[in-house]
Amino acid sequence: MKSIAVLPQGSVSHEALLHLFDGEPVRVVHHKLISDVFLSTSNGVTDYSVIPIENTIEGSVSLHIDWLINEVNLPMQSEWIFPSIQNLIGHPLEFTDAEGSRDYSGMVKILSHPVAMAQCRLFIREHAPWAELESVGSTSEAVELVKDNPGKGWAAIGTALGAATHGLEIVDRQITDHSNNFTRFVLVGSQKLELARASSGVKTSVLVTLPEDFPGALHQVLAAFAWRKLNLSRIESRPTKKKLGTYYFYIDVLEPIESVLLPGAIEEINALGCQVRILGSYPTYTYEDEKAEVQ
Ligand SMILES: O=C(O)C(=O)Cc1ccccc1
Repeated sequence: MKSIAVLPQGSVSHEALLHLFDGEPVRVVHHKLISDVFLSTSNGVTDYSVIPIENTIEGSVSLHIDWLINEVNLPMQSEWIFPSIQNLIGHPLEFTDAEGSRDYSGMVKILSHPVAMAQCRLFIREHAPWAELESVGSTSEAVELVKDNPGKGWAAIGTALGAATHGLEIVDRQITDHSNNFTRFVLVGSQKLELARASSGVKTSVLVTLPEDFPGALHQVLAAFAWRKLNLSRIESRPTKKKLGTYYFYIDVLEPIESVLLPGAIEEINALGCQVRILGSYPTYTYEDEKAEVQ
């Protein structure tokens, strides 16, 4: 049975994992910190890790992309999109007044993962602008901390599964500022992954390092894809962390690595004096109905 490392029970990542495997039996290993999720697979304890890498509202989760680039060598084996539905979670009746209406006046602290917190900025500003905001390793860790601290005016932003896991109440449902809030997840690990479900295509992610003092280098890299009509869905620069002002370019190409033209493009980019690292060539699964109203 495949073993999969992921953030704690009831996190968005955990919900996303359950969605990807869709009832297929897997052994799930939870870790509190994303660094331990990465290391579990990197050290051979688990077969794969679930990593959120991009969100509709927050954009790239830079810390996670940097881990993929700099700290581990784990190929991407699959990518899928999953909606993040965030809720305000607390102890029953802690944010209810004598008439039974919601009352946020005693909400002194809101805990969550920074990406989830960022998805609910307008809600917080409107309902509890005075609350202290505390970032923790996952939405489910936030729910657990609230569970362990009753009567202090603490609330968490997290999933319905997180609230159920820790026996807390959903004080306000679906509080994300925008309803079309999706997160892109990748499954990383050294073994190829075969899933029964149909994919919506294959992508290849490459990391290109430009040579220094080469005017127009990025233009030439992009030209190598462009004249072959290779479609790019993403290009993003990340600092190399070796020297100020030097960057990697993380590029997603909408073709499998074994397609006719992609190897030639990579050869051409290498010939320019760039370093190219293939981060993975993997199927991508779209949420059945990305436009569906999230409940
Ligand atoms: O904190 C979690 O539950 C996570 O899985 C990380 C996260 C947070 C918000 C959106 C997507 C992933």
